[in-house]
Amino acid sequence: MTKILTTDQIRALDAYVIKHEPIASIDLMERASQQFVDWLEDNAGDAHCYGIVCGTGNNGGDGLAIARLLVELDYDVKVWIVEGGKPSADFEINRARLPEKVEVHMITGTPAPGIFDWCTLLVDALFGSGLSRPLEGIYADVIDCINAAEALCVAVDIPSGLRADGPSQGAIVRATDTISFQVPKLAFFFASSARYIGDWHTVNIVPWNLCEDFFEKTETDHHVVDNVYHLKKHREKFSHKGTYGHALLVAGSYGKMGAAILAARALLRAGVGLLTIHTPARGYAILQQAVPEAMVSIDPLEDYASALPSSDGYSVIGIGPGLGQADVTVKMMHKILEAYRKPMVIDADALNILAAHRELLSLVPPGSILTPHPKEFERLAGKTANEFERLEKQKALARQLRSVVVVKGAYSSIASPEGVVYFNTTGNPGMATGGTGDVLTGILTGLLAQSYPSLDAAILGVYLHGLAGDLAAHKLGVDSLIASDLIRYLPAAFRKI
Ligand SMILES: NC(=O)C1=CN([C@@H]2O[C@H](COP(=O)(O)OP(=O)(O)OC[C@H]3O[C@@H](n4cnc5c(N)ncnc54)[C@H](O)[C@@H]3O)[C@@H](O)[C@H]2O)[C@@H](O)CC1
Ligand SMILES: [K+]
Repeated sequence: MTKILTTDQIRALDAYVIKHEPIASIDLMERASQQFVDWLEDNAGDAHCYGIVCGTGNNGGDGLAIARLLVELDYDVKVWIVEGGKPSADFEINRARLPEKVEVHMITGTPAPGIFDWCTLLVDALFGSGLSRPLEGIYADVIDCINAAEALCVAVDIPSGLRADGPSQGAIVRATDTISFQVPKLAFFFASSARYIGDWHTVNIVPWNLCEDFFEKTETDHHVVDNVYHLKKHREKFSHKGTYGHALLVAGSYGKMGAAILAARALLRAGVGLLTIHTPARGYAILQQAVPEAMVSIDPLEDYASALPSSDGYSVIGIGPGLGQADVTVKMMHKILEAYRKPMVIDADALNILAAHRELLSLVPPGSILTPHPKEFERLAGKTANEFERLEKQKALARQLRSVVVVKGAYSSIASPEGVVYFNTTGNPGMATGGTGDVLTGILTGLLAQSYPSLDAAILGVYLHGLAGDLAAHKLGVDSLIASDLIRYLPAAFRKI
């Protein structure tokens, strides 16, 4: 897992490296700039006309070093420096190191439209992590010109104007790519930042042993899930179906049997020992045919689930996909929550029932996993002004319920009962289609049935779900991906980790 550091922590990391490697700050800047240029060469080497737009802090210092390194590689380079603020010492050093032949333009007033027309690639080195207030005036004008230019734009460390740790206001550069030094920033994981960041990449500038030392000493609530193989359990030679748990899936209603099928199939592919599906009577023949590996418990009602014979004997209950919110179903859910004390996976309509009948929230068994999408989360926890605020509410809900709360999205966030958040990195836009959430419920229920601790199940399950999507997209493309494809590629995802 990679830790996501705050701006202050990143500054402390830089200071730690400068002291303990040891390395002079100008040399660390050189290393960062070299890494940036290496990335450009590998990914945008055919751009040729590079425009470097610099502020006068250390982000601008990076920009000047990048300009010099590109000139040494024989690219055509022009530099623009926006005047204002006291130049940093390392900016001054790199200003002096810039070869005389490089054209340097000082921007002292509103720039002329089309100022960057010459460039095929702009490097945004106006402001980095030192941003302390919204950008306005001449900076906003320059950013308007950058955003209006046809050139690609690669941001140094973070798009200028974007705050790393909180909501942003004012002018912000819209980059095609962002090269972040060492660690990603919290803002990178939010949909509202995507139009500024483009694709983000990290480059290492800290020796790994120093990075490990620093990470060990540094507390953070935010982590990136970059691999999960250490979480995966192995199947023992002398195990039997009882070893892997008996899951109960409560799903399906009139017109929504497909959700039950998707969740059930995913649940089986996640390795559960036994599966029983409780479903309205009308679903009996459908489920027996579509999921022959599962047993079916039939509700007395034709179209809605209303009464579960007993929840005893099941290792886990997954509830919600296609369930509907009929009054009889609400009553059934109340009874299940009163009787069942082992962890549950709660999704879709079961979450909507919780949101509409808030007295049920206190009955959620500790260690459960809730999987709302942002709209369902809003119904549960209330409206928020931005994603930073939503993240805090997510942590608070997880603490309150002593459960894991997964808010689904491009980077699904997984909040532990202690309020620590893990951002998932697998998955793709092909998965933005009906039924993929039902598949996730199935996977998570299947993992909990096998006695994975709830947080491990959530991290592993969300990762596998996205990985199955990525493997499917690799073969099929993103445009016509459907939820069933995720189930088809789940075995390959398991193999891959
Ligand atoms: N040794 C280090 O600490 C390293 C720093 N690096 C670079 O340094 C950057 C951070 O540099 P700095 O801390 O100098 O910060 P910036 O270069 O982001 O900002 C510089 C100055 O801008 C001023 N400022 C902030 N918001 C403003 C606003 N809205 N309007 C006008 N002025 C404003 C601040 O007073 C600050 O002193 C990183 O993002 C990274 O690019 C890299 O070179 C890697 C090593
Ligand atoms: K920048």
